[in-house]
Amino acid sequence: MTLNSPSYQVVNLGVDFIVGREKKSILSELNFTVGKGEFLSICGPSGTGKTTLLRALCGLVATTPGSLVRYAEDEVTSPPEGVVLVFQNYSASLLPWRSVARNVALGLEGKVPRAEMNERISRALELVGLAGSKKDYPWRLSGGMQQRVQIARALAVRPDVLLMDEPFGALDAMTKSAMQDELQRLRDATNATVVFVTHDIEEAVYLSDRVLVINGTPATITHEIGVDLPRPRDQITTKESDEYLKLRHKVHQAIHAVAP
Ligand SMILES: Nc1ncnc2c1ncn2[C@@H]1O[C@H](COP(=O)(O)OP(=O)(O)OP(=O)(O)O)[C@@H](O)[C@H]1O
Repeated sequence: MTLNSPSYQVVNLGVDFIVGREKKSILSELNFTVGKGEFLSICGPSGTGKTTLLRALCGLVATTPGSLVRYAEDEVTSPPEGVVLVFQNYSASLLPWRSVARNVALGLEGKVPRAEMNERISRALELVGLAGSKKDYPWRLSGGMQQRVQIARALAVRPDVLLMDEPFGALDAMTKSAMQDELQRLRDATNATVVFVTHDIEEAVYLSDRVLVINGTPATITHEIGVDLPRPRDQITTKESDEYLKLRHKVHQAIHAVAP
């Protein structure tokens, strides 16, 4: 894995929204890079602008003059090829009238030949452990399985970057830890870059190479915490290690520090 060559480069990023007649500054002067193959988490109090930041990485919000979001070599003004977004709200993002396989096909239709599409669907469903559920309908699956379908849909595109907005936020604790391990495995298998928004400090430390904490109004990056825990990580041994506990403490302190 190369963490040095940047996948994303973000310079002086600012986002303002107009609410009623007033301008509300949400993000200001954010500067960071995301390395190729890096797992970067974004944490911060509720409403600080984490989702807005992910949307800016996709070119889905207007940025302030002087902002630059660059992916690979290009300035981002619309969702870049090779970058996919995964949301928390899996049930709303799956089409109930389409089978699991046809939902996974959504990002591929019209873009790749049918034989390749079928091969990619099978492979993506295998990767998330749903090879046997191809013909099922999403509404017949558990929440964890539905979220895996959404992740399979993202993987079928063979993305270079996964932008994930609290993807496991609505899952029960057991399903959540199983999904975290699946994501680790998938990331190792595909070497995709992941930018991961979460409220969950343990999840951020467990999964990441680095955690950025944003806070304040407008939000800036207040802390950057490197997570140098050995991989592959394990729900028990990693989480019992002194280093993990220290990092968890550090991220907790950073999030709960008084906003600037
Ligand atoms: N399209 C919009 N127009 C106006 N205000 C917006 C818009 N989208 C988001 N906001 C505001 O921007 C702020 C940041 O929202 P955002 O959803 O990015 O925060 P967040 O950190 O992801 O929140 P949470 O942790 O609760 O999911 C909030 O005050 C929100 O109300």
